[in-house]
Amino acid sequence: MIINPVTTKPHILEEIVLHKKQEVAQMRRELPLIALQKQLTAAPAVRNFLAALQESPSKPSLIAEVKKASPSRGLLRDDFDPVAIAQAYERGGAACLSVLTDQKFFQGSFDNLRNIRKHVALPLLCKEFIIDLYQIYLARTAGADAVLLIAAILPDETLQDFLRVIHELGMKALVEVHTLAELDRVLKLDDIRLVGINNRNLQNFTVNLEVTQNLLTQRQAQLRSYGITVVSESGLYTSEDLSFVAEAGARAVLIGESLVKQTEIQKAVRSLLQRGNRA
Ligand SMILES: O=P(O)(O)OC[C@@H](O)[C@@H](O)c1c[nH]c2ccccc12
Repeated sequence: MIINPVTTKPHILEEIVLHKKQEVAQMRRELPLIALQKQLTAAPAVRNFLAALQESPSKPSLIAEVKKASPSRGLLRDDFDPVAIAQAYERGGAACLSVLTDQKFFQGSFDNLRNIRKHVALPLLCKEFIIDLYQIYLARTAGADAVLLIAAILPDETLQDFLRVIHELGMKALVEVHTLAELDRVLKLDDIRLVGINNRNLQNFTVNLEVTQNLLTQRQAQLRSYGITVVSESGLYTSEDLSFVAEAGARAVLIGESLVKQTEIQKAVRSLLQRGNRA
């Protein structure tokens, strides 16, 4: 077990993955994979998550996250209405949305994903701790257009396997890294289109935008020649933050906390993006 040197607690990712395994086992008992797969034909059509990021007039383009709570910050907003927040993001000019589906640690749900899919036209990322193929099928049946894969919790072979299934279902994979070693593992996989650099260290929850800058500086040439779109994730608050990571080479940003906490979400999105573009 990896022990966090600051809090002497087990690594939060380990705790989440342990719990996730039980969750998936329970879901498989309630609805076997074969039965879930049968629901695929009734799933909403896939929208192109990557094209939406690339074609967005905002630089960087915005993936706005529907996030109620997190292990590091607790509850972010009392009057949390996922559909209303998603619609405000859309009206404000987000290119795509990210919807947290983890219940225990982030107070999210697959119902949120389904409901948002009914009321919003933007492509949706299923923000989940994917450890089992089952969750990928579940994401698609709930209307996801993209799925997060976290390099830190998946071995290379599994990553490659999951990527293949995600693409077969017509979705995109956002593959998340935090270190250069993880990025190098991911660059060796086939069919990598979209990489997320998480600025948050999940051992001590510190956030540093230079994580994006450092990784991009070191692997810019390779990322460019592979045609990979880079998303800078977490800890972004101001238009200066957006300019900083855009200049470092990120085409998109993934923002949760700083937008969810606003009283007027639509306005906050608009002003963040406008100022980001002027800078
Ligand atoms: O709320 P923030 O600091 O803007 O971060 C959003 C997003 O990057 C963060 O929620 C996140 C990044 N990677 C994750 C993996 C799982 C759950 C959540 C995340």
